Amino acid sequence: MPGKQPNLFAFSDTSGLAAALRNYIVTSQHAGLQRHEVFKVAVSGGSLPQTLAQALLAEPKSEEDVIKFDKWEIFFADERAVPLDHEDSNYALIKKELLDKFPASIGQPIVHPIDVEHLNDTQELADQYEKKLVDSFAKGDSVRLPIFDLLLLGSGPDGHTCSLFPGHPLLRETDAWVAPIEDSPKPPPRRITLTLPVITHAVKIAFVATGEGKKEIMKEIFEEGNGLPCAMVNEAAGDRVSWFTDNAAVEGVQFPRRSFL
Ligand SMILES: O=C1O[C@H](COP(=O)(O)O)[C@@H](O)[C@H](O)[C@H]1O
Repeated sequence: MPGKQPNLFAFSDTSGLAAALRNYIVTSQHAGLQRHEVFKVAVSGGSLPQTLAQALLAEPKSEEDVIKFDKWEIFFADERAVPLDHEDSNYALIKKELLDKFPASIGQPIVHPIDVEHLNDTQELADQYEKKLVDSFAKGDSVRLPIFDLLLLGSGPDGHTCSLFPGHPLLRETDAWVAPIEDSPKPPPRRITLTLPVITHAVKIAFVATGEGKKEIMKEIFEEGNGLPCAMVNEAAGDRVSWFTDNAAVEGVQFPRRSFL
């Protein structure tokens, strides 16, 4: 892997992982608030929200460690073209696992779900979501790409991330910020996703991958790359990428681990 390498952190259990992830998110939150008084983050669905909840719902250890949720703007790294209360909705998942569990007293984030008016037309669904990004990131100026403070992503057992799947033509998208997909190999087939240029332009990118089921693909991502979407993010964003894994997910993976300080 040429250039600066991604950071690979491996923990013996999910509680160690969650504590480190919280620390990383809080540092990223401080940086975002210093930059523009708001913390702009995009989240994935899948197995991530549960670990994320474990990280964020823990009691702060100090004033520095407080999650300033009322300063967060939350977008979706990808979303399925289903109603917001559907069992396949990433919004519903994040709501159930995280948003509903955060005490209202500490303030609520601004959350940007998809516009369900356009569920029948995934191109329009993606365009409308892109418009939300333009409104939030460009504010009337012309910007080439939005710059998220942090992306919180998962990796599928096939090496997909967001709704960017191995070998799919969407991996070559260079213009759109948000793109539709009608043939996702993982159900449901109709979705929208942030595109690679947006993902790799973020200030920080964190992947969370846990469990033995991810071991084979982690080996491929870190040792061969093979054009897998996760490997493409590693290659393009280098040390702006951090992987939070458990030992089971990276057993036998030939790539230097870093210790989380
Ligand atoms: O379909 C999706 O899958 C990925 C990975 O999910 P995981 O359960 O293997 O962690 C997820 O990151 C993405 O948001 C979701 O739509």
